[in-house]
Amino acid sequence: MAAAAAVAATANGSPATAAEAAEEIGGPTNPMVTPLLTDLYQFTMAYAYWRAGKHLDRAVFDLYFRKNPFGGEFTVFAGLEECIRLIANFKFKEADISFLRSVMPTCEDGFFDYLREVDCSDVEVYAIPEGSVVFPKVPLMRIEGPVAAVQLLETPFVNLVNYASLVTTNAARHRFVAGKSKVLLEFGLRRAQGPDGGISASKYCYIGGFDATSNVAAGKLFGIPLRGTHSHAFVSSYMSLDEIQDRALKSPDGLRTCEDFVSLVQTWLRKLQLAGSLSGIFGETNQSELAAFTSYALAFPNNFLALVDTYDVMRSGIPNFCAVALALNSLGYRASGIRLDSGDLAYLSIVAREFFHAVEKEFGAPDFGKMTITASNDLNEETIDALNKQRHEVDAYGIGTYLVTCYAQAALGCVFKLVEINNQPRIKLSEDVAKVSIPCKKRCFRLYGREGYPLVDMMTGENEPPPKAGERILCRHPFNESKRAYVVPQRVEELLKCYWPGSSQKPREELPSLKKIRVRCLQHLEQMRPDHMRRLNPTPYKVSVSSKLYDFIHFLWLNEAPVGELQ
Ligand SMILES: Nc1ncnc2c1ncn2[C@@H]1O[C@H](COP(=O)(O)OP(=O)(O)OP(=O)(O)O)[C@@H](O)[C@H]1O
Ligand SMILES: O=P(O)(O)OC[C@H]1O[C@H](OP(=O)(O)OP(=O)(O)O)[C@H](O)[C@@H]1O
Ligand SMILES: O=C(O)c1cccnc1
Ligand SMILES: [Mg+2]
Repeated sequence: MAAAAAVAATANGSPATAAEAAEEIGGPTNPMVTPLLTDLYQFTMAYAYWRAGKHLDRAVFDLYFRKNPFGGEFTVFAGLEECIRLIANFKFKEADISFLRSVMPTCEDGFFDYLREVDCSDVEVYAIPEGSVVFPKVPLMRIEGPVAAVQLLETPFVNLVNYASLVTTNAARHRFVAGKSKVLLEFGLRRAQGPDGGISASKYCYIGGFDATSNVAAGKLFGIPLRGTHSHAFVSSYMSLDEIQDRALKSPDGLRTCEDFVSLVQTWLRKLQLAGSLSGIFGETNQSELAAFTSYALAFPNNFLALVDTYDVMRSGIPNFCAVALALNSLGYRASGIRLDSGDLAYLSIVAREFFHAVEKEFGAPDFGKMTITASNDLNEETIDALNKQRHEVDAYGIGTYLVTCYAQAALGCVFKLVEINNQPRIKLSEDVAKVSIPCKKRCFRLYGREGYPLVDMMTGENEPPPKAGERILCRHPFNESKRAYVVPQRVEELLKCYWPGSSQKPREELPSLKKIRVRCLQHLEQMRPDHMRRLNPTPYKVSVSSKLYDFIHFLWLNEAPVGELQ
């Protein structure tokens, strides 16, 4: 393998050393992502390759998945940046070498001398841009390089792409069902699969279309907007209004001071109790809840939001919230809204909205009816869909467990398969046709139709003439002879771009910011034909191969498959 001094071309084509590229790209977000974060068999294979003098053979691997998750017909690709961060910094430390020596005691010393020199300066990575909508069988990444080194990347690459793409897709599906106008908050950290699951969920749910996270570390690491309310513990920690010591509140312009905000709140609560339009809805409210709300408003007068379901939403939480909000209003502040965390969220959001409208009318409180209603509590695609079917008044959803654990499907099932070695195409056969790999170093294209929608993805051999806009192209199902179609694309887009040129001198694609990846994801989702995206019985998107590649796959298949014998 080439030494670290080998060049990696930069985005503008000017060569830079691998060390400079590593500096520019930075290291993996999670320090646990090191060259040792792989399966033991990658090292045993590396040793066997090395002993056989085969370790520098030039291999091509494809990373892809076989089936879209969550019963859908689309997936969002994510995790690419973390893969590039790993290979940009891929170097064994002396302590790693010692550890490997201890677990592989029968291996010759020369192997460890070789590992000491291994880096990714001779590895090339081509990938579909992160945040793209992608489909089964099409390589998300093509990794070329010395077989032993690329083999070591299998496990971490699949690890870095699998959950990232799964949870991004899950987030995109939640966005789709909630609709564009709703605010989506990711609240999953406490329920995520460990710290990395939590941080990754926050990052990738943002890419998939969430607006903000409650995860402070993710806010710091990635610049994701942070949002939050308060918990039941805060509400139930108060016993009475007497606990509130500092009762003064200045108006937003600082010119007036209300010396006893608690009394002002009590006055507003009495007004609410006496209001004709609200009579019969509530009587005496819970005073410890009122104390909690008042105290929170004193701490955050510009951003007052209350969790209203600790005792009784309509008989206590909502009237108490309104009393505090009206008191803030009279000083010139605007309350933000409420959170509902139990009960029938459709019904409660509707009656809460009616109450807010009635208050607006009764007291001439401008925009009081537009108060934000946030809902949470074991929400998922199905419950949001059910709420939509019932009618509701929820403006924002806080979603945790089902979102970040990808409760509906545990894994995407990404694989990393050898497709060529030393320019010789390789195939992996299986009884299950869906598991037969598509051989050869390939180019991948997305063909767009007249209406601007993607029509079909097509893979070709590396040296075939690429499909061109306006030309009639035969697209074939890779394994089903009768499934084929002529396509005249309006536009053709090459999918795999060079993100790590190794020693090839090709220009390196820049890694976009998280915000740009999110924009790409939302644009891609938007441009899909709606029948591919619907929740119930979506239409499969077509993934095809060129006629030439089809013929070659089947030639190789027959060549490699032993002929059975019947007696
Ligand atoms: N209108 C609705 N239609 C469909 N599902 C709903 C609706 N309102 C709430 N849900 C969902 O129903 C489930 C209700 O949860 P659960 O049975 O645990 O009751 P709860 O309201 O949490 O009660 P509590 O917190 O008082 O124990 C949650 O998953 C919630 O998202
Ligand atoms: O429901 P999720 O989608 O996971 O969203 C996050 C949940 O976490 C919080 O409470 P927690 O669940 O810790 O306590 P609770 O069940 O008593 O509300 C919050 O009130 C939500 O209910
Ligand atoms: O800020 C919130 O309301 C929140 C945060 C995490 C989990 N549940 C709720
Ligand atoms: Mg809960």
